Amino acid sequence: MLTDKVVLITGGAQGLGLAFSEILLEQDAKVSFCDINDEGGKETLQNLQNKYGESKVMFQKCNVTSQDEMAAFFKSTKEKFGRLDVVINNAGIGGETTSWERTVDVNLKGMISGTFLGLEYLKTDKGGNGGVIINVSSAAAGKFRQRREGGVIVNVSSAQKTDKGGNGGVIINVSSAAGLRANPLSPVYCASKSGVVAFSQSLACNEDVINGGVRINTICPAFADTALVRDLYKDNSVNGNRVTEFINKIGIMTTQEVAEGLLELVTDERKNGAILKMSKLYGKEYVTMEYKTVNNIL
Ligand SMILES: NC(=O)C1=CN([C@@H]2O[C@H](COP(=O)(O)OP(=O)(O)OC[C@H]3O[C@@H](n4cnc5c(N)ncnc54)[C@H](O)[C@@H]3O)[C@@H](O)[C@H]2O)C=CC1
Ligand SMILES: CCCCC/C=C\C=C\C(=O)C/C=C\C/C=C\CCCC(=O)O
Repeated sequence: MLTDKVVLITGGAQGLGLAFSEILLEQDAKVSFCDINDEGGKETLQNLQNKYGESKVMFQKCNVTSQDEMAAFFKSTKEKFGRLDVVINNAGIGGETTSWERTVDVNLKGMISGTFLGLEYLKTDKGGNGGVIINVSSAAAGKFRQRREGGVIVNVSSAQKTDKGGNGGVIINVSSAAGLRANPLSPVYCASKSGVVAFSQSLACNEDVINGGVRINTICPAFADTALVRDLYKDNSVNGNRVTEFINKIGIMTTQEVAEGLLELVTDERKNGAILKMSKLYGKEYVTMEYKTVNNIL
């Protein structure tokens, strides 16, 4: 269970973001989500509050491409719930031909902005609200645990208190199976999603991030049943009907299936720098990207 944990999700009004909220609320977490779609976000907020309780969920309109709006969203989440433990950078768009610059802005720059803010709010060395205890017996295993150098107890004096800083936690960046393999049908989308993997992998092996108690994982779903994919069926202008053929071959997952993969990345504290690929055709697999760290020569 994730009782008392606070999760922040971008692009949560519908689709995968909504499924992520639901699975985490089922685990008793509190969820703060944003979306550029104010009306859709408010409607979703109402539905989630009716189902899980008014005090469990908050929504704020926010465009992930605006650093000011993102900063305000993180700030009000911390103000409302008092802490932050999990950040899910989910907002994303297609827009292969018509608006490729926006695709890069939302999918890549929005995710980078959310990750940097996440680090400010999660890392244990950024102040915090009165002290942080990292309990090594329940901390991450494997490489992540070793890098914690046997555990840390930090008592933050009142002079150091800030609205940022945290107890460690996890950031999940939503990439795509399209970020792992070249795809002639969607070069811009592939580039933006490949960037999500490279960025997340690079930060996940950064000493400062590891010592700050933050894990960073990437989820790479193939097609899931959301508006993003349904719109592809409608829009055969993108490479004719080859996209439709491709989707039919790969198959379409439910959003619940993808959310189950996400929950694993959130809760399994051994996972840092993990890349979880999921598709209807091939199932769930942890993959490595031939994007090796230079840590051995640093
Ligand atoms: N549906 C699929 O098959 C797959 C989706 N993904 C990724 O999953 C993420 C979620 O996509 P879906 O749920 O499928 O799409 P969706 O279109 O159903 O939902 C995306 C949500 O993000 C919001 N959004 C878009 N631009 C935004 C912005 N600038 N600021 C804030 N919110 C914004 C939208 O209003 C919408 O509510 C995206 O990053 C997408 O690339 C990855 C692999 C497969
Ligand atoms: C193909 C055009 C994509 C344009 C953006 C719209 C929807 C995005 C959906 C996804 O992110 C999923 C995209 C592609 C899946 C790519 C490869 C599947 C390969 C399956 C596998 O290797 O297991």
